[in-house]
Amino acid sequence: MESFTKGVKAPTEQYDGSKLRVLIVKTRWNSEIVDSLVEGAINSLTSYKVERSNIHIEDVAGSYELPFAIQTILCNRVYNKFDVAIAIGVLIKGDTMHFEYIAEAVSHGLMRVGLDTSTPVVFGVLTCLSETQALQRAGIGENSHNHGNDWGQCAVEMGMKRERWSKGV
Ligand SMILES: Nc1c(NC[C@H](O)[C@H](O)[C@H](O)CO)[nH]c(=O)[nH]c1=O
Ligand SMILES: CC(=O)[C@@H](O)COP(=O)(O)O
Repeated sequence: MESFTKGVKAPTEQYDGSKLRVLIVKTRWNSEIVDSLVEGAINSLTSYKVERSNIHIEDVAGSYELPFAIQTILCNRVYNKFDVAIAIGVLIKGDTMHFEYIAEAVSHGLMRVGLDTSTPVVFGVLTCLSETQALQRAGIGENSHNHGNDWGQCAVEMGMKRERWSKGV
């Protein structure tokens, strides 16, 4: 098989995110790794002209709390009108089945929140079998790539396309 480059190809459009309002909810579990991912997401968002003042960040204890937090904030349309949300957490497998249950619940929960609120929710939760895997995916250390960059880019694209799709293509 031909070799290929793992990862997401950048969108063809040069999006102007200057009008986008972005919600980021991050966890305090594995916070050093999470904060590196958040930094990557913010760098990516601002590279698409998203105003830093339009990026609102909240934190919760762990990944399991992400769906409830994002749903509650997105549904509070009186104060917060967000075009897109990014959930950022890091799950690292331990000695029990806790990892599997949280990963399953959070992935399905975040998908449901996005569909129920008609607001894109970018899945920024690393589900890693080791700390090394998490560090490598947060842009920490050699041969690493910060997936937060990808999530910020995805958030801009989905926020812009949501606007277009909701008006009819
Ligand atoms: N072990 C990890 C957790 N566990 C905590 C849960 O997410 C949750 O906060 C708790 O069960 C209370 O509801 N969370 C992570 O984000 N990462 C982990 O590795
Ligand atoms: C993802 C988790 O909940 C996990 O880190 C907890 O570790 P353990 O399974 O050893 O209790």
